[in-house]
Amino acid sequence: MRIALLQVASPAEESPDDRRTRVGRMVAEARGADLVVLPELWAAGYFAFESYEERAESLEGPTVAAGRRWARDLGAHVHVGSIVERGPDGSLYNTAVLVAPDGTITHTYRKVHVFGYASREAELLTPGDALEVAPTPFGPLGATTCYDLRFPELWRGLVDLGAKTVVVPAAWPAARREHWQLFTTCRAVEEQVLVIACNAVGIQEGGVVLGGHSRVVDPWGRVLAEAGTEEGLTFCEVDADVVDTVRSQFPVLRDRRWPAVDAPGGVPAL
Ligand SMILES: NC(=O)CCC(=O)C(=O)O
Repeated sequence: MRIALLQVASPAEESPDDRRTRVGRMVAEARGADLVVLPELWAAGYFAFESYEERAESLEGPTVAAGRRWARDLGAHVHVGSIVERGPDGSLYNTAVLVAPDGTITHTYRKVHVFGYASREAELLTPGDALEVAPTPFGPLGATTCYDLRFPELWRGLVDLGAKTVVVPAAWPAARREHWQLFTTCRAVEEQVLVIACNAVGIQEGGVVLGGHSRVVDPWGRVLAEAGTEEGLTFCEVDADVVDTVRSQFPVLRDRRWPAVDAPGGVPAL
């Protein structure tokens, strides 16, 4: 399967409408990919905290609508990255969305670990409280968003639900690039999943520099593709069977012993 990671810059002076139009032109260059992945809150701008309220949208809003159009045009899955979602009760969430080639939404995930270090995300957004795994041509697929990379128990929760591929939209600053590279590799090896991690680039509000280096890491820890710090597409060819192959040749997940296998809430059978 062919994956396209699209690193997006979200400069403060560009409106979300102009950004969607510009990004749409880059998405069109991904023709031939089976899955196109975008970063976290690229349309609103992750660090545009003052604008979250105004730029919040529902799953019927302009960013997901654009993703649905792009998916149909390309005949590919499009992971729209995440949006500032306004929920039915008015609460705001950081919600990741996957769209199938026919334009239907097949997976959503509300970021559980909202970020509060040099960030107003934790003050402005409500944390999600649910994990879901959806069947896809890339295997059972889940998502975690950016800061969630630091919380392995969330990832183990996805594995327990059957995930074999995990998409990670991110707005991870360049200041902690080493952590980004370490955690994306570590989660892939530890959870024996294919990690498809798409980061933002450029300079956002407050002069924060986003780190890029979007990457695809297989469950053996091989980095199949890694972008630089420029805006644009990075392509990667992935063997669809790689997760099953690694899990059967090196069956670490089968050897789990904690919580105790026969205890309530103990290790589920995989
Ligand atoms: N957007 C984020 O969640 C940023 C997370 C981050 O910078 C970090 O964990 O470090």
